[in-house]
Amino acid sequence: MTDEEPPTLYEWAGGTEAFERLTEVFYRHVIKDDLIGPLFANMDPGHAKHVAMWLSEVFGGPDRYTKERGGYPVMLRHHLGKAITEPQRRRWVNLLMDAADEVGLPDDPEFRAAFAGYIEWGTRLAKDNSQPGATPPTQAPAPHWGWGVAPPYQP
Ligand code: HEM
Repeated sequence: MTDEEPPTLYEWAGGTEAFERLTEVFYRHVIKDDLIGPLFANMDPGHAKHVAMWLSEVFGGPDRYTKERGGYPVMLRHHLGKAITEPQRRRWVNLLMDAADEVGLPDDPEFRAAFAGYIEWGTRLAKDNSQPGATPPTQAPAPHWGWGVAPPYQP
């Protein structure tokens, strides 16, 4: 596989099914959480699936969030006015990483570093765009995350 393209993070993770398993378990914990649960009290029943769709697209899977749910600007607008605090952002990250372990997402250093890189970036943008007066872009392509400086390890 030396002269082939490396798999996408989406493929490495296990595809749509893996991201759906991840978000289903994650939001089950989120709604019970004392710090961030209340933010999700009126969550759309399709929320977990929509976030799985978004993550799949970011990590190199099909662009379904863009085609079916309005893409990046709409995703950002979901956070408008929520005034997410840093402790709430960090709890979201911690619960997602716990869920990644619980559902058995690949735990090799390269995958987890890339995965965490996007989650760190994305949660900070969600927080920033949730503050009073935030003006998220009205047009922007979905970001695409790759392996960065540590491509998949080949023994
Ligand atoms: C990488 C980070 C994040 C991603 C990818 C993400 C993704 C999304 C997406 C795709 C939606 C819209 C779902 C739909 O289309 O139905 C959404 C909504 C929402 N997000 Fe995030 N989010 C992130 C971070 C956060 C954080 C840190 C918080 C708060 C701690 C948060 C709170 C919410 C809330 C409250 C909604 C609206 C839920 C509802 O009432 O339906 N998000 N998010």
